[in-house]
Amino acid sequence: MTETRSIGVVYDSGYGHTAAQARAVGEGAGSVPDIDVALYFAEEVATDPHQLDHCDALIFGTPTYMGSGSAVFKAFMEASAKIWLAQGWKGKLAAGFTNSSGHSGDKLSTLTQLWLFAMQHGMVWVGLGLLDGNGRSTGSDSALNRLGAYAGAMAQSNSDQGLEGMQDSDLRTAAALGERVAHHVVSWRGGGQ
Ligand SMILES: Cc1cc2nc3c(=O)[nH]c(=O)nc-3n(C[C@H](O)[C@H](O)[C@H](O)COP(=O)(O)O)c2cc1C
Repeated sequence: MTETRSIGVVYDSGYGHTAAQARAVGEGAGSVPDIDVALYFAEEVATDPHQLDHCDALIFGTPTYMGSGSAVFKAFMEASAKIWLAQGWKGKLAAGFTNSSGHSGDKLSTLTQLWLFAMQHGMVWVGLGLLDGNGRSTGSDSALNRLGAYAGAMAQSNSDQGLEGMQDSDLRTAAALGERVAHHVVSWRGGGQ
């Protein structure tokens, strides 16, 4: 009998774009058999981060605000300090995603912040695993990983538009990250190590 594995997608979103990215991550993860996925709003789960203790993998997502994760997401990070002290999430898989209006927008800074957070917790980071989709003459904006990230999934959304300002390719890239983490968590036996 195959054991069901749990993935938690913990995200913030001030205006809904990163929430759409989070849903895509969750759909990708949930497309893998024997994976149970739940989305957690960072502000809510910050009141009791132990709600995430049962997860085998955590995928962190935040909009890029002023070149880093949002203040709400940072509050969640700090709320996890007691778990950090006990290394309660050590050995879980981790991954990250971010969205902003700039094509760069300094999103790498945010992914680096999420990676470092996971490292402090002793987690094991899963990158995107996709080559740059738009860095050659054969590439396009509709390609997976059109923004060329490796550390996690990036999305760009126009600041004067709602969800219609998001690129389908960015949402498919987010789904690919969720799916990758799910495939890894099925065989991951590193819990507590
Ligand atoms: C306070 C604030 C700071 C922002 N800083 C950046 C930034 O550093 N880089 C960038 O590309 N976009 C920046 N933006 C634009 C947002 O990243 C963009 O609108 C994004 O879609 C918001 O995601 P959300 O809808 O999930 O909140 C900023 C927006 C706000 C409100």
